[in-house]
Amino acid sequence: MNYIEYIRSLDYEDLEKFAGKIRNYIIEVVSKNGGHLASNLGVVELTLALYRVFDPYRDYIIWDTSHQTYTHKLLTGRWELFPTIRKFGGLSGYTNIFETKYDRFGAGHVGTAIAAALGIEKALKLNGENSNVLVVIGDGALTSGESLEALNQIKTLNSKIKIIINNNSMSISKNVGALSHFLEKMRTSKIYLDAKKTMKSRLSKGVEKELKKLRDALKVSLTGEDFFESLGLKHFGPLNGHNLKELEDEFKRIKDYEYPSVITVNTVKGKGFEISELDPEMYHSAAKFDISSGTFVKESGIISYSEAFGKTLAKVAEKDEKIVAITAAMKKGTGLFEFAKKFPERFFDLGITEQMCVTFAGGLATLGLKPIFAVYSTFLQRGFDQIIHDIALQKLPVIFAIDRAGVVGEDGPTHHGVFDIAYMRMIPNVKIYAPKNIQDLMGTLYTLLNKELSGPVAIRYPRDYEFGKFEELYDKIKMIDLDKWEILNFGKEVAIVATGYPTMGALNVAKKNNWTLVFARSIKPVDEEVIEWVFENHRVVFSVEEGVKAGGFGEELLNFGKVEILAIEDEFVTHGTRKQLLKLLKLDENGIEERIKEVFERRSIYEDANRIWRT
Ligand SMILES: Cc1ncc(C[n+]2csc(CCOP(=O)(O)OP(=O)(O)O)c2C)c(N)n1
Ligand SMILES: CC(=O)[C@@H](O)[C@H](O)COP(=O)(O)O
Ligand SMILES: [Mg+2]
Repeated sequence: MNYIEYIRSLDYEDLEKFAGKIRNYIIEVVSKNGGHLASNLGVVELTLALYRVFDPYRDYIIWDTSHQTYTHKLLTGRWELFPTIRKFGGLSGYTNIFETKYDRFGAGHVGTAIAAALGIEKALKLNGENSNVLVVIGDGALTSGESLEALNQIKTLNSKIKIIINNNSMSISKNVGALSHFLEKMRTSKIYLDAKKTMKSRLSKGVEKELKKLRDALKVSLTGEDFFESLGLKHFGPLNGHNLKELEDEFKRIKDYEYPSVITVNTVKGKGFEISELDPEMYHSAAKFDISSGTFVKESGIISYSEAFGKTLAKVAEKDEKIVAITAAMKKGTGLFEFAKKFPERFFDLGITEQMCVTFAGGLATLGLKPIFAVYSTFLQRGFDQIIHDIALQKLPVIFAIDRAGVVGEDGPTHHGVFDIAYMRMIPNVKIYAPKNIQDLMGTLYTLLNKELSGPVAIRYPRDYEFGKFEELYDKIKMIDLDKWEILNFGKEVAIVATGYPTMGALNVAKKNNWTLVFARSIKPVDEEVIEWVFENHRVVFSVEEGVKAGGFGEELLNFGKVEILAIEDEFVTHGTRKQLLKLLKLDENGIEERIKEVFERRSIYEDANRIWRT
C-alpha cells in the first residue's frame, strides 16, 4: 500500500483518526521493543502534514538525529516491518540509507541534518536535478555546534532549504542555552500568537505585505532580534504542531518559496499518551513498559553502571567542594541526576556541545577544580581534537567518565562506544581505566577523586547492570592501586589479559580451563612487570577487550610479545540486545572460550608439526 497516496486521499477528520492509529501502533510496538517514544509521539501530525505537501519519494527530507522517524518509516514502506524495529535483524531505530533510499541520510548523532541537506542541495543542483530539500530538526539538536556552523553558511551557499524546527522545549531534559530561550519565548508568547491571529482575521489580502512586516517587527520586539532572520533565513510560525490543517496550509504556502526559510512548529513531546506527556524525559528513550501503567519492565534489585557512577560521585562530592560535573544534555542517561539536585551550582548541563564541554572542563581544571565530564563514548568522539589540544597537551586533570563504552544494544552502530580505547590510547599524557564490574567502577572513581591527578584520566564502563544495592557496594569501597594489574587466576599454558566488562566472563573461562587470568584495569599505562611475567610463563597469550581491535588494548600488548587479540574486527556492529551482540562478536563467555580453544589448538598443531619436522 502506498501510504503517501493514502494520507493525501483523507479529509481532516479521517486524517486525525489515522494519526491516532499511528500513535497507538507506535505505543504498542515501543512498549514491547523499547525506543524513542516521546519524540515520535510528538511529530505524528507534523510528519503527516509534511508528507501531504512534500513528497518523501521525490523531495529530500532529512531528519536530524532521526530518532523521531517512526511515522516517516511507517509511511515510507515499513508499516508491516515496524514491529521488528530495534530488534536484532529488524528495522533500525534511526534513518539508515541501507534500509531504503528514502531515508535520505543516516543519523543517530545530533546536529548533522542541515550540513547534509546543504550538501545534498548542492549535489542536486550540480546534477541538474530539481527537488525540494528540507530538514526536520529538534530544538535540542538545533543548539549543537554542527547545526550552528551549517546555519551560518546557508545564505552564503545561496541555499533554498526549508528547515522545520520541532520546538517542544525539550532536549532529553529541558533544553538549555540562549537559543532555547529564544525559541521558548516564541513558543509561549501568547500575546504574539493572539496578535497574529487577530491581525490575520482583520486585515485584507491587499495589506498582507504590511501584515508580514508588522509580524516580523512584533516577533523581534517580543523575542529580541530574530535569530534566524539575522542569518538570512525567512522565519515563519510558530505553528501549532498538532493542527493538521494549520501545518498543511503553511507548508503549502512555503512550498515554492525561493529563499531559505525556517518554520517553527510547536509540538508537545510525548503527545497523545498521558504518561509520556507528563514525563517526556523518562519516555525519551524508553525501555519496555506496561501500557496501562507506564511502568518500565525491568528486573528488580539491579543497579546500572551509570547509577553507581552518579551516586558515588554525589557521595564523594559531599566532602570535596572542588568536584564539578559536566554533561552534554545527558543528565539522566549518565546518572548525574543526584549530583545535579544536590549541587546545582557545581553542575553544568551545557546542552549538546560535547566539544565545548571538554574545553570548558579544561578551563575549570586550570584553576584547581576537579571537573568530571560524564559522556557517552560515542558522543565523546565529537570532542577528540579538544581532548588532544586543550586537555592532554596541557596535562589538565580532567576526568572523562566514558559511559556506554562497548556495544550499547538496540541503538546500534551510530551509538556503540567501541572506538574510545583507540582514540584515547593514542593521546600522550592520558590514562585509561576499564573496571571489571560495578564495585570496581566505584572504587576506581573513588580513588581518582581522592588523589592528585597529574593529567587527564578516562574511565570506561558499559551500558549494563548487576544485581546489588548501592549502599552495600559503597560500604565496601576502598582505594585501589589503579596502575597495578591483578592476577585473578593462576593457570598453565594460556594467559588471558582482559580489560573492562569482559573480564568477569574471561575469569570463568580461565578457572574452568586452568588458565591464567590477568585483569588489566589500566589500559594505559601497561603494568610492565606483570605483562613480562605473563609472556615468560605462558605458551599462548590472549587479550580481551570490548572495543575495536585497531588501535585497541591488544595492539598495545603487541609491543611486549605475540598476542592473540579478541576484540571487535574492522566492521560496524549492528543493533540488537547487548547479549545478542556480545554473542555475535564472540566476546561473551562462550565466545571467548571457543576462540581461545580454536587458536590454542591451531597453535599446538603448528608447534607439534614444527617439532616433528625439526627432529
Ligand atoms: C552528538 C550527540 N550528543 C547527544 C546525543 C543524545 N541525544 C539524542 S536526542 C537528544 C535530544 C534532542 O533533542 P531534540 O533535537 O529537541 O529532539 P526531541 O527528542 O526533543 O524531539 C540528545 C541529547 C546525540 N544523539 N548526539
Ligand atoms: C537518540 C539518542 O542519541 C539518545 O536518545 C540515546 O538513544 C539514548 O540512549 P540511552 O537509552 O542509552 O540513554
Ligand atoms: Mg526537542
